[in-house]
Amino acid sequence: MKIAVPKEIKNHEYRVALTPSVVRELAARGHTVAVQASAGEGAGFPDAEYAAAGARIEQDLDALWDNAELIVKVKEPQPEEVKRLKPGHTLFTYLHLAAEESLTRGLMDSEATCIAYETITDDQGGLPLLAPMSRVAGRMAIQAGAHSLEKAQGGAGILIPGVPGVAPAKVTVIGGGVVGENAARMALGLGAEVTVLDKSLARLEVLDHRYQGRLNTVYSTADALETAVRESDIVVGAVLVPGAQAPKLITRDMLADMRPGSVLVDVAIDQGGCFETSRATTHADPTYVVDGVVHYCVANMPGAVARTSTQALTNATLPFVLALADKGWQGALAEDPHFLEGLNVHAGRITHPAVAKAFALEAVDPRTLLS
Ligand SMILES: NC(=O)C1=CN([C@@H]2O[C@H](COP(=O)(O)OP(=O)(O)OC[C@H]3O[C@@H](n4cnc5c(N)ncnc54)[C@H](O)[C@@H]3O)[C@@H](O)[C@H]2O)C=CC1
Ligand SMILES: CC(=O)C(=O)O
Ligand SMILES: [Mg+2]
Repeated sequence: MKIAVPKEIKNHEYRVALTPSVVRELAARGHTVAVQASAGEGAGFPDAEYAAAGARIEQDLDALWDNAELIVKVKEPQPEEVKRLKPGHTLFTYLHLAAEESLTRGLMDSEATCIAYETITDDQGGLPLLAPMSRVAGRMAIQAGAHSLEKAQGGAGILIPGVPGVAPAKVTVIGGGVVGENAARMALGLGAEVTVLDKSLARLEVLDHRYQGRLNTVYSTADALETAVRESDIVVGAVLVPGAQAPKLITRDMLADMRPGSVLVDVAIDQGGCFETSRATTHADPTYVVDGVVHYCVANMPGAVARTSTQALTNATLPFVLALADKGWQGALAEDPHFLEGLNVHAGRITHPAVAKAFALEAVDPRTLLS
């Protein structure tokens, strides 16, 4: 299989889709890997390491894309990348299509086969290729929130742990999945008073058991949300309905009840965000203020810690990349129903029901595409 690894071009995105170690595994199985020159530099992987692992370092962007059968990326394709996709290409990357109709239409028009990391499932009901980056983003959410609470950032001037004689900050996490648990864990580590809301009682039970009373777990209702948000210094948005647009759980009206300088960190922004006032920001300009409340809504948080994130992401993607390379997309997806859930677009048709629903389109059953 001819595999291409483009350099990521989203704002301040320094991750790379394959490490030299993964290239070595692919090359050993007889696959050809072309890596765009300097693609790994931001994550600390120089071209020389890729070349030593068996990759061809490609300077010519047209040649990189035109000669590829499988394109492996990190972030959703940017408009200039969408233009390069064509029938016969298989694209394997994060897509988050329900948040972006123009990208969805662009991928349909390309007629390429597009497999999303974030909708692949596992036997435990998890999302194995989203989880590593959710762990990173959840942990970062508290760093981002702590920084945003500083006066110079528009925050209320609150130090998360407080000091003797001064109470710590109150942190509320909405959604107690992978992002939510990692955010809660960081906030607890800093000495915050932490509350996690979720609609899944089973999930709240797991958290309650795991944190042995150090964490408040609250079933998520409109009342509970209003109360928690009113009292919080930092609110982390961490809900997910896989493949779908995030539900808007905090409305603009509710901001009026928050203290000025409080902070919303909307990690769910890559699925459209769970606060009504959220809009995607970049690492170059991560925050803005609405009604006195600081919003941090960076859609590629893990890109800022590219070394850690690249290693964590590729640990998880490796078996899937090997399967695609060895068997082609039809062979790999036919053998693994969890992998098949990753298929979002093929030959101009949407294949994931939640994405189709977001734009009132018809979804084709991906199982019918495998023969
Ligand atoms: N901004 C960024 O850089 C990154 C964003 N993310 C995003 O973070 C979000 C969360 O991801 P994960 O934690 O991995 O998902 P997850 O599936 O592990 O957890 C989501 C949780 O939300 C809960 N939930 C769903 N609807 C809810 C509602 N209405 N009220 C309360 N809880 C609700 C679920 O029960 C579940 O426990 C996703 O949108 C993901 O794409 C992940 C990594 C990086
Ligand atoms: C999951 C995601 O959007 C990211 O890692 O950037
Ligand atoms: Mg995006």
